[in-house]
Amino acid sequence: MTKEIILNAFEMTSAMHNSHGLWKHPKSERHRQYKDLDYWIDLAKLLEKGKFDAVFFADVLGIYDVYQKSKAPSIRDGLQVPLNDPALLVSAMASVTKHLAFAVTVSTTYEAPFGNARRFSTLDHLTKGRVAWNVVTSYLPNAARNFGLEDMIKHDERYDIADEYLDVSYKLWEQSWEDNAVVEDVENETLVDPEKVHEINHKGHYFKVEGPHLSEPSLQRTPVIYQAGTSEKGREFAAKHAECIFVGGPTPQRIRYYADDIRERAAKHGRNPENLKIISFLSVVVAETTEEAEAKFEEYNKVWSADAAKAQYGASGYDIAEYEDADSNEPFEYKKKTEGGHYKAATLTKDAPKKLTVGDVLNRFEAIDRNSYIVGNPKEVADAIQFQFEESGVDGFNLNHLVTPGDLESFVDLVIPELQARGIYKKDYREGTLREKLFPDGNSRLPEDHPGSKFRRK
Ligand SMILES: Cc1cc2nc3c(=O)[nH]c(=O)nc-3n(C[C@H](O)[C@H](O)[C@H](O)COP(=O)(O)O)c2cc1C
Repeated sequence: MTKEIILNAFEMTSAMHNSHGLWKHPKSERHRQYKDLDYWIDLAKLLEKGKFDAVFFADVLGIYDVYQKSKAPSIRDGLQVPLNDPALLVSAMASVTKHLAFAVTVSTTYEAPFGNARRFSTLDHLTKGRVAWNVVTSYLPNAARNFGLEDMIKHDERYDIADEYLDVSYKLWEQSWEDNAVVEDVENETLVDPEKVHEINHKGHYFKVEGPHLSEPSLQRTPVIYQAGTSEKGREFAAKHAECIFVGGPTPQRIRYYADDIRERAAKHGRNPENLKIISFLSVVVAETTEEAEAKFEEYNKVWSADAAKAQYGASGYDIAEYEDADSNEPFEYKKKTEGGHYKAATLTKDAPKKLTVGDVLNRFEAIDRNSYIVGNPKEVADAIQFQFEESGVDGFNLNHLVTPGDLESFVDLVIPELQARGIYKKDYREGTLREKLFPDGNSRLPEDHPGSKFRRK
């Protein structure tokens, strides 16, 4: 059977996400409507019409304030602020869809595992097994200060915490309740058999949790685990725990390098590399004709905000403002180590196809990066997507938006039918939970080779 593209809509419950300055575009609605339930309900219906696998909700717990050592550039342009809690939207969106899944981002650095496990069990029950958890370790210094720390916990230690966090979560989801604990035995006046509900008594380096878990087992028990991390530690974590992994890179070759590396690492953890789905970015501007698509892209470029793009780059821990007075011919190099995310930092150095100068880097922020966009008519866009899919060896994409809902509507109306006609995109959903849809050879629960399954009661 031909491999079919997995497709997620890359979203955030905020005024703006990655489309810097685009709120000024006359067709932008999201910065007004992101706080209305109807906007998200309509989006859920649209995505299910387009047979999207999931809506992927990014999330952060602070404001980007590394650039210019100020929060003002982010706030001024609505860079991921104002921002609401994504988990609270899922029930409403699930109620108008049958198959669309929901990947919700939660940080292992700031939220306690006990409450988080209950949140995901609840969502898994209410959606009938359509949830995933995007596990992040967080990179914003302001988030650390919002949660009572003076400085961020060091990059690598954040992953150590995440590793133990996942063990606690698996104990709550996989071990605490036996499948047949709810007996509803009227004769013996027992709704739940206390012998079948267990404390977990986790006593680790970072967490102490007695249990039992408060929710009874849901269809998937453990939600599908999503993760994105490019650093050594990030890739190691992903290879051990994640089922869907986001890999970015400027060329299909670089993406393939990361994908192969993660699959190799997964094999060393005793996992079947086929049980990992690798997802990369997709950014598209499509219209009926090439000329219309190019004109649309140019219109978008006119309202682009370089300041917001630079502010978002602060996720790396580096302040681009420090380079603004430097000689533009100097090679671009980082002068210190930061505790930010390595993924962003690598885009301008080791992941860049050639060595960049300070001038190249500063220029990059001035406009939408044309190289990372597919712009064209439906056939041209489908050709480029098919090329990326085949060249990079990924299993699917996270579709970025610039102006929503308009860009997503165009994608669903113009591109999806073209991909379906080529046999590289599903015409119908499979039945079952998200895990069953993604891994048709498995079932709703974690596969045997996943580290979470070793916590199951024998
Ligand atoms: C597609 C994608 C989505 C991400 N979503 C989030 C997010 O919602 N919240 C967050 O804090 N980090 C997010 N990240 C960042 C990663 O979780 C991670 O922190 C970052 O890649 C740095 O990790 P590293 O230092 O291991 O490279 C995302 C990254 C990618 C590629």
